[in-house]
Amino acid sequence: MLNGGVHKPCEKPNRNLSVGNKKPWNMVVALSPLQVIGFPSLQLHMSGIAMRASQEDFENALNQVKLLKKDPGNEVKLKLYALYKQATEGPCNMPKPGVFDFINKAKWDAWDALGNLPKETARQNYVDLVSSLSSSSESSNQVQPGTDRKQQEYENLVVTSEDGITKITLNRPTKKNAINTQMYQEIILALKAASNDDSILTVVTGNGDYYCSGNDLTNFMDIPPGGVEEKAKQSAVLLRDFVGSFIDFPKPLIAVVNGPAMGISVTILGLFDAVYASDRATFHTPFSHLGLTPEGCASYTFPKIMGPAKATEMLIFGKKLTAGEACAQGLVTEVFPDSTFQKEVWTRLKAYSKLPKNAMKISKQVIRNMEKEKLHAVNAEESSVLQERCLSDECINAAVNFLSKRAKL
Ligand SMILES: CCCCCC/C=C/C(=O)SCCNC(=O)CCNC(=O)[C@H](O)C(C)(C)COP(=O)(O)OP(=O)(O)OC[C@H]1O[C@@H](n2cnc3c(N)ncnc32)[C@H](O)[C@@H]1OP(=O)(O)O
Repeated sequence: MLNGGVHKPCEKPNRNLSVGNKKPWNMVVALSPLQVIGFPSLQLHMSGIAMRASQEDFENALNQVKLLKKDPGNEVKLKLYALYKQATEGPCNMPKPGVFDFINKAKWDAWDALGNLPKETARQNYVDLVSSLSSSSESSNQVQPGTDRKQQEYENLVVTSEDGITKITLNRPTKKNAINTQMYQEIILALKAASNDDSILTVVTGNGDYYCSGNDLTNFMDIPPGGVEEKAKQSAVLLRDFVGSFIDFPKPLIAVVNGPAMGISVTILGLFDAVYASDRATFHTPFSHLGLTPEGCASYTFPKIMGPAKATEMLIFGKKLTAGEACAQGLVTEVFPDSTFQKEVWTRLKAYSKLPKNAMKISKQVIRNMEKEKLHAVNAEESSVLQERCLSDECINAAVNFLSKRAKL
């Protein structure tokens, strides 16, 4: 296994798996338009809109809103939500949510404020509002790909290929690269594309000061018609597919950890073939604090990589490791000073990308195949346990505390 840092040598190179203090209103800020609006397009079909031509415009607008690249802000998102509800259900006659149910109360207030506005007018206003947003929407990609060959467009990632290396950059820097539902899906797609492209190595890194702050805690706010149980089920399926795509990834996969890493972005590192970290990076898995349990196969890979006692400190007690500590535990391959991190890592990776492609790929597969079945079984078990945990009071309270800005990790 690649290990033994030049700058900060790892003492234990046995990584044997290749493997609230703000306003309550601010809670809504973190939500994507669809998360605030929280409707499936199916609901539209069921609700029976009176005017056919206008329904088409309305449906188009519903699709357009999903493609907005720029967050329109809370005020607009609430307006969209209210107009949508008015257009499909008419005036608000739902019971008013409790005073501490901040998000639902804000949504209820916005809808109720429309009074007796006719459904047709609400529909028209919705279409007009989306059209004005679409025309002012700009690309949210903040990474300049330079001379890299840029691949498919993603909302939350920038994927480039150069020198035989496909680079997948997590690109939500204003949210510390937290992984929202769409981003999980995009990462699965990007890994699929990278496994089929002609690159030799695949790299995952982050844009901005964080590598990744883990699961986007607003993911659980977008509740489907089937309710919270259905949401937990969908999340568990998505999680299993997401982790599965790392287990099955066929080429050498390298993490370039440019800053702090949290939650699922840490656990999944146990499935990478090499992890290079800036000395600014930290590794934090505060699952118990969030009422959650480990995922990303960490319940299996971490004890194997660092021994059960150290794995327990991280996965059960939420101990945050520095890059040097993570290297000493075998989770990180090598640590570099932040000032020279990018230069040194990319020089290294470019050299590795010149090694014989097939030999590296087959070696990775031989190593991984020893563990694959076990890893898939662990992934299924972890996802199923998490499906239950998502519904626990411990987890819901932790998410509400974060969203109401009462807690940070
Ligand atoms: C398919 C489902 C699978 C479920 C798998 C289970 C997954 C488990 C995990 O990944 S557990 C880890 C979850 N992550 C967290 O709990 C981190 C929460 N965030 C924080 O504690 C802090 O934001 C911070 C320490 C990462 C950074 O603090 P600070 O430097 O003070 O910055 P801000 O808090 O102001 O953050 C800026 C901006 O980003 C938003 N944000 C950051 N992290 C997340 C997140 N994980 N989810 C949602 N939003 C996040 C934060 O709210 C700020 O947004 P704002 O500017 O206020 O709109």
